[in-house]
Amino acid sequence: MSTQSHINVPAGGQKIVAGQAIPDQPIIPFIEGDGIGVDITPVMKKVVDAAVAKAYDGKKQIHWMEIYAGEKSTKVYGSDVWLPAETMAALKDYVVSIKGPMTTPVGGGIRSLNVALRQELDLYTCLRPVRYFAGVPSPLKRPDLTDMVIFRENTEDIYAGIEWAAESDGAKKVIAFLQNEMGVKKIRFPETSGIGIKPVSKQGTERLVRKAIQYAIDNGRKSVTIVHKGNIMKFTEGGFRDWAYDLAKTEFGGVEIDGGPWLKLPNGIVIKDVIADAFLQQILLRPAEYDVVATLNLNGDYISDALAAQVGGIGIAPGANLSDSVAMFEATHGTAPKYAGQDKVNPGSLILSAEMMLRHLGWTEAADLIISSMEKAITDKQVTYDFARLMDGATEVSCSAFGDAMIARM
Ligand SMILES: NC(=O)C1=CN([C@@H]2O[C@H](COP(=O)(O)OP(=O)(O)OC[C@H]3O[C@@H](n4cnc5c(N)ncnc54)[C@H](OP(=O)(O)O)[C@@H]3O)[C@@H](O)[C@H]2O)C=CC1
Ligand SMILES: O=C(O)CCC(=O)C(=O)O
Ligand SMILES: [Mg+2]
Repeated sequence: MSTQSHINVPAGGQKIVAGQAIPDQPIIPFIEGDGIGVDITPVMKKVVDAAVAKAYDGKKQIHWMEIYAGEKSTKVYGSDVWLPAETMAALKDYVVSIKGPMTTPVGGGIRSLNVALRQELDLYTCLRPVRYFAGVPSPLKRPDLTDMVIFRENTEDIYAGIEWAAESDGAKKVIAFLQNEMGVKKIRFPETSGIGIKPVSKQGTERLVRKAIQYAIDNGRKSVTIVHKGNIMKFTEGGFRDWAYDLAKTEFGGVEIDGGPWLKLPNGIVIKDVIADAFLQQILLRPAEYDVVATLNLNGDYISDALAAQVGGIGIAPGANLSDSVAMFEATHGTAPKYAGQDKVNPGSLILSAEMMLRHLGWTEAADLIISSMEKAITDKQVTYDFARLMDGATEVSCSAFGDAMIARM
């Protein structure tokens, strides 16, 4: 394994330091990503550079610093190095970063690097706003009614990766413990069961829900919906619901509406809850009734792709992973391997993730330029394949040409 450094720190850039003003020449680490990462990441950088140059007349500039994870890391550092220590150190040290998607094999193979990054950096909030851009094709009659912000707990739940393969020594031991010491009689086929553990804590719930409610207050939103499956998983998902309501009462002054469990905060924001399966039909039938959403890790994963579909798909669904100090922005979608290297897919998701990053830096003028130029490119029907196949009279453009179409409209 190579211990040599492969990170080139850009000369002329300055490190962002948590709690201090953002420098005009910040260094932003980026991970290119596997699969379509090679297509979308350069386009994202080009669009961001153009927006920043235009907004600040050359006075501000991002100094991009490539760091490695995933398949590219194994090429640079050696075949067994998926997440180099210096990548982890840079993500912490440089505070704000952006990444492309990374492959996770199904069944065996390495565990998710994406999940590992979130857990190791304690990026406990996965923030995924879902809004409609005029002109985007959607399966809904009124896609504009979908305007939600998902707060997905990002470090716990079944994603903790505590599991044992069927028939392994570990599974046998855990099953024997459950049967012999805990009196569990409900494992239907103990000889051939894989076993997974789902930790959900009060602390983990509270810090996520606190962020969601504070976001609703700061952004003048109408409600926060706690989405859970607490009728079945009483002490994990049910715990999440109960701890969320308790926090809304004790920290935010929530009072029960008509005997509860729904609450109203002093500023009128409603705190409510919905069971996850019912929520998935409600968001299609009555999307206007939902606003900020606070949920557990697995529910949040499903909900973010489902909601993205309502407003045009994961090709334009952005996201951020946040701790109390570190912010790592990333697209909602994965590596879409069948399109890798074809300059074909929609770079919108990563570009809008970068737009969130610019807003996080306080560079709102550049962020606004990204939104307005994307809106113009879409209304001019200059779109990638995913939209073009559903739109009448659209011009299908490549991934890079979509970026250029945005830049031309800044
Ligand atoms: N954060 C991350 O890094 C994530 C990584 N992954 C990983 O990605 C790999 C592939 O996962 P998979 O389930 O196929 O999901 P993907 O999100 O990679 O792709 C599923 C489908 O979504 C559409 N799509 C995805 N990205 C775009 C885009 N930029 N523009 C337009 N359409 C897009 C395509 O639809 P169509 O076929 O209709 O054109 C694609 O076939 C897995 O290893 C998975 O673990 C998955 C999610 C997140
Ligand atoms: O880590 C992965 O491969 C998948 C992650 C994912 O689906 C997500 O973050 O939405
Ligand atoms: Mg997902």
